[in-house]
Amino acid sequence: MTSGPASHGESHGGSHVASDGVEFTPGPLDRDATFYVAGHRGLVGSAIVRRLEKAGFTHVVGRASADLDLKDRDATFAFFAETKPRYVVLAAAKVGGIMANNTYPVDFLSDNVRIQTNVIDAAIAHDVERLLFLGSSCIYPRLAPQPIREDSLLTGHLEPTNDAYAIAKIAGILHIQAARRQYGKAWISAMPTNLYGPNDNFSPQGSHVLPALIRRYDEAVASGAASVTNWGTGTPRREFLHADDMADACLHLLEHYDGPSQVNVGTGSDVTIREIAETIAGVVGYGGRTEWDTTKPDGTPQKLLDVSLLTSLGWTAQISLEEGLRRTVEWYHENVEQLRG
Ligand SMILES: NC(=O)C1=CN([C@@H]2O[C@H](COP(=O)(O)OP(=O)(O)OC[C@H]3O[C@@H](n4cnc5c(N)ncnc54)[C@H](OP(=O)(O)O)[C@@H]3O)[C@@H](O)[C@H]2O)C=CC1
Ligand SMILES: C[C@H]1O[C@H](OP(=O)(O)OP(=O)(O)OC[C@H]2O[C@@H](n3cnc4c(=O)[nH]c(N)nc43)[C@H](O)[C@@H]2O)[C@@H](O)[C@@H](O)C1=O
Repeated sequence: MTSGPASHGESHGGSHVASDGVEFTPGPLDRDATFYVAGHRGLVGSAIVRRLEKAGFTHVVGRASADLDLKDRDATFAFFAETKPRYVVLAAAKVGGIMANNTYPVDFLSDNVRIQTNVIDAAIAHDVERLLFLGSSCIYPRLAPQPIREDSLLTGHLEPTNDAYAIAKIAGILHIQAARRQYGKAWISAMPTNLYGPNDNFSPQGSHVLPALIRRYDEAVASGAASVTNWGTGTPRREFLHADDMADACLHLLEHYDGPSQVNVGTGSDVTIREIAETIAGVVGYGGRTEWDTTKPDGTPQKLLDVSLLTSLGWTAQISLEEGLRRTVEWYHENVEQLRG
């Protein structure tokens, strides 16, 4: 990771007042404070826990959804009252790929609005100092100019396959901005691009493209299948960021940024789905044919984030797609039995 001096106007050196009037100077977080990672068993949450522990945090707490359902407002408030976290990353959400989003829009809207509303309201009530909310690049209009800048938010129509999830995430961004305005909270939002890595969801119907293709090509190698069939046309372009880079960016933002604008988090480059499929086939050693089921949705044609704000804050991604894929396939091979079980 490169850590150059921050040059973005919102938040560097000395006493700092953000454009919405919130007075807060970002700096190193207290390693001994209680840090709650909501969604700590997931792809992003587990990477954040690894990153925090590596950075020396001694009181990182998490709860599985079976023990604390964040859709339950009373239980969420009771957890905050008992744990009193000083810092929170909100990485708990109902998450899925294009098919899951398109099939279960009620769940993606309702669960996510409830989870984030309960956590943010409880964090207001219990005076959390720093909170980072995670949205998603799908908040931007389907046909936003590429690469997508933060100020493209609410400038056009959403991609219909994930509009319910996107509206929930947009409500989350506004909730953070409102907590800043009404209560002076120095809380921030980050918008990750498509993520991948260990502890991802590898379920064939519910997952995102990258874990789906790792599993599909790997199973095709094992079964000796002559061809595999992927969804859509293969022409959409996506940007992929490893979860460990994402986690590093989250800590970097908490220590270097304060402002009302959400911050895009990505690598700055994208590939076609056809290209990523070829790369994955190569990594797992599949030599058969690839076909495309064009009855399945493509989703948005391109989703490449403009990462100049994040770059100006001194952060760039470090894990190349090749390296990240190699590591993820290795993790998949080590955990595949457990994933199927
Ligand atoms: N994956 C991606 O490509 C992208 C993800 N994001 C965002 O990043 C964040 C993390 O996503 P990711 O790690 O991929 O998702 P995962 O599905 O891997 O993890 C989500 C976590 O949320 C927890 N969770 C879900 N529902 C509840 C609930 N009702 N109560 C308590 N906990 C709950 C789960 O806990 P448990 O395991 O205990 O059930 C799980 O650990 C989300 O906000 C997502 O929108 C943004 C862009 C892309
Ligand atoms: C992170 C992001 O994730 C979702 O949006 P998406 O970017 O479209 O995500 P995806 O990874 O599921 O698909 C990317 C592309 O890949 C193609 N594709 C091919 N074959 C498979 C396949 O087997 N599975 C999947 N899932 N996709 C496939 C697929 O047709 C599409 O063209 C959002 O709902 C939203 O929730 C969100 O924020």
